[in-house]
Amino acid sequence: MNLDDIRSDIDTLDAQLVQLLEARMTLVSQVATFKKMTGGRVLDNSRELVILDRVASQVENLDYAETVVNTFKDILKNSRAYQEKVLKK
Ligand SMILES: O=C(O)C(=O)C[C@]1(C(=O)O)C=C[C@@H](O)C=C1
Repeated sequence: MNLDDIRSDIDTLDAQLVQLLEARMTLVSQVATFKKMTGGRVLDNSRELVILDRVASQVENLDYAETVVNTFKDILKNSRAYQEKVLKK
């Protein structure tokens, strides 16, 4: 495989990730609506610990574990930022 081939595979995976992240955000949006109606707080530390522990246990290649978990920390951070905006509206 040359560099262009590898990048083409990355582009294909990125397109799948975009779809999955969009689907996740649709669910996060539902959570935000629920919290707005019930007065719940956006941050749920215990839920985030469960997610991050599960993600860490699901990574098969331990060399990638830290990177993947950090990526999910970013996903959660951005999920919270999105929800805070929704709750302020
Ligand atoms: O499950 C929730 O309560 C959410 O708000 C969703 C979510 C997530 O993106 O998974 C985001 C923020 C919380 O701290 C925990 C989890």
